[in-house]
Amino acid sequence: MASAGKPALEDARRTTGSPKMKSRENAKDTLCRNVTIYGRCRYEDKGIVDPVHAMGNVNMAVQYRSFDEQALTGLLALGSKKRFNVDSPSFTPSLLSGNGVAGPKKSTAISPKAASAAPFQPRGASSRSNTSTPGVRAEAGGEWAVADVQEFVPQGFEHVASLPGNGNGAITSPNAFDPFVAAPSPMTPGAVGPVSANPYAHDPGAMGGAFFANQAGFQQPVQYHLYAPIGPHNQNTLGYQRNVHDLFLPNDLREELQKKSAATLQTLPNTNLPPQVDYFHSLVPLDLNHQKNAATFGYPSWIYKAQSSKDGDFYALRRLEGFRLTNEKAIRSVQAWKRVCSGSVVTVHDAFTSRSFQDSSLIVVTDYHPLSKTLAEQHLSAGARYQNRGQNAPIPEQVLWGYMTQIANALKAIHSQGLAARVLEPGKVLITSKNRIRLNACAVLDVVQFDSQRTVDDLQRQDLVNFGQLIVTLGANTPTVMHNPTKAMEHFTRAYSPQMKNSVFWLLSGMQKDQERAIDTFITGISSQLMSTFDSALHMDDQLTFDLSRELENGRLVRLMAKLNFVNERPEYELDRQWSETGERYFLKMFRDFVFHQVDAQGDPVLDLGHVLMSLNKLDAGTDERITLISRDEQNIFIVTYKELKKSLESSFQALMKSGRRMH
Ligand SMILES: Nc1ncnc2c1ncn2[C@@H]1O[C@H](COP(=O)(O)OP(=O)(O)OP(=O)(O)O)[C@@H](O)[C@H]1O
Repeated sequence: MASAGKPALEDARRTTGSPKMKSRENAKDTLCRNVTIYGRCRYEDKGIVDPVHAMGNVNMAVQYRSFDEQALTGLLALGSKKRFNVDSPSFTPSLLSGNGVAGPKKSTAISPKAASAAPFQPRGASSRSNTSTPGVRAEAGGEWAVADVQEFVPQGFEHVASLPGNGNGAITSPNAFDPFVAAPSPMTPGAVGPVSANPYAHDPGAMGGAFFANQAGFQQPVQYHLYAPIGPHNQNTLGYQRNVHDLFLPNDLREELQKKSAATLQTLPNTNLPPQVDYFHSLVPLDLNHQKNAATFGYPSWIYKAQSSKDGDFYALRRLEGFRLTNEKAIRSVQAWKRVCSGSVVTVHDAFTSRSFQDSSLIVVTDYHPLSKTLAEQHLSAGARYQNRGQNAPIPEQVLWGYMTQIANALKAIHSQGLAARVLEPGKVLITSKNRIRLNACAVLDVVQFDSQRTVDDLQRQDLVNFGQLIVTLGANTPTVMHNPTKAMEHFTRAYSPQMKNSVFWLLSGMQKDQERAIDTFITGISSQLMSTFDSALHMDDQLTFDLSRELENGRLVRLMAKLNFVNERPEYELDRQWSETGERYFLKMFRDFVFHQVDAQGDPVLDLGHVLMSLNKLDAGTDERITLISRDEQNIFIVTYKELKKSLESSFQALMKSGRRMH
């Protein structure tokens, strides 16, 4: 628990008297330039409210470290009765040295009265001389020392010896660096003296050591508040500028994910569907039409989204209406499908018979992919043609190659498990996101046609033929194309390259025994196309990693905000001085106001997300920058660093955790 704060703190900061206007101006101007002033004070300097300024500061957190102490003193002496005025003559701050630290020359424009006011320095800072802000006088007046919180210093890098290398001119070994020769272990006699490794390297003992051979030990905590933008970059902004959009997921991706989660959570309160089917409940039908269609499986099939009461997850239940199980082994054949692990197949989880629908039904449980469409819905439906303005525009060849690659990938996974897909048609292939497809309804025919006499080899060859027909159907853009194969192929040949046509011909001849026809042979034949699909997948992967990195910092800030709110204004501790308005948590509360309850010169709320992010990031990083916190009644002013705020927040939170544990 932190040491008790002194209630006299605010007395020390209470403003006294009304100094001359000139010193007020000076103090205001200097502070505006050198210290970031926010808080519940009504600051007239509009520039500070500027979101661009605030967002720019996210990356320049430490730049505002210096400030003119006399100006602060002036501010302390300002009193709350009179406010800054935009019409005040501008003030020239004291000279700053190149690195932004205040130079020896002080402003002479501060009134002697203001200058003689005691500068405020929290006591905690004096006892931490090694971490205190440069240029700040230690002073014994304030007494709100908080429990020292261990700072983060990466461990375990001290004894990493450098490896022979040629990185960055740090060659200390006479031997030339050869990347193919195994590096000696850190403690081998050939290794040079201890150096610190790249703290960001996955393996500090590996190559990274050589590149940092001559650097001093790594001391800096990781600067979490400094956003490290990953490209592609916006050309219209300067290097330090950030858009609020840069810090969150792109809108279209966010929208897509949110729609998917809404679809997943959708329920239908008043349906005729059974409330429970085995261990599933909350059924929602996914079929788009109510027509019974037994063409694919020999039984009308329906599909529902349902929630499992075993694990709470959502699944798709395919129901075959009127199916009667005659052979126990038939339903056990689904077990083999659980071993098929492919990103191009909808995973099968279970199968059982059920009487919940007042009949005898087969239920096959698969993964649920919210808002997915079938290839037929996407490309062959009337709606799809309407989108193409009534024209039969062929699917772009690159997209079709992408489909072929993914189906080949699925068939490889299925065939290598000694199984066959058996159902390969546009209505049974799901598009789960842009150009991303998965074979659906596998395993169903294995149960329904368990007694079929066809061998697996035969069924796998049939898969190749079905695959070819599927591509021709999609390429010709009409579901009935296979009724007239010659015309279909003519159409296909006109629209696509010879390589595509030859690949499809090869597939359509799958049943011929003239040569080895297996999915592996096909995959070898289209290897150049595999590379291009693979490259697209890598680009997609890069894009998603980039999008993910934008959200990374936001999760951290939510945790920080949660912490701040856990600590602030706890009613049960009202009588406890440490938590009260006069204790050490007081300035955390003021900081909350500073972050969220800004008002402008007219007293209107300032809703500046840039300021919120910037302040929270600086708090998280515990920078040495000082801010001025002003109480709601404008009677008290604190000048604190983010570092002190961070320590106070940490110790307060630790205290909460301790008392929480006592209670449980
Ligand atoms: N696993 C699943 N996850 C999410 N949605 C699915 C899943 N399986 C199917 N669907 C959706 O359910 C709808 C119906 O699928 P189904 O496989 O029955 O196709 P269909 O075109 O209706 O075929 P049929 O005419 O044979 O019933 C489609 O819109 C499909 O996108």
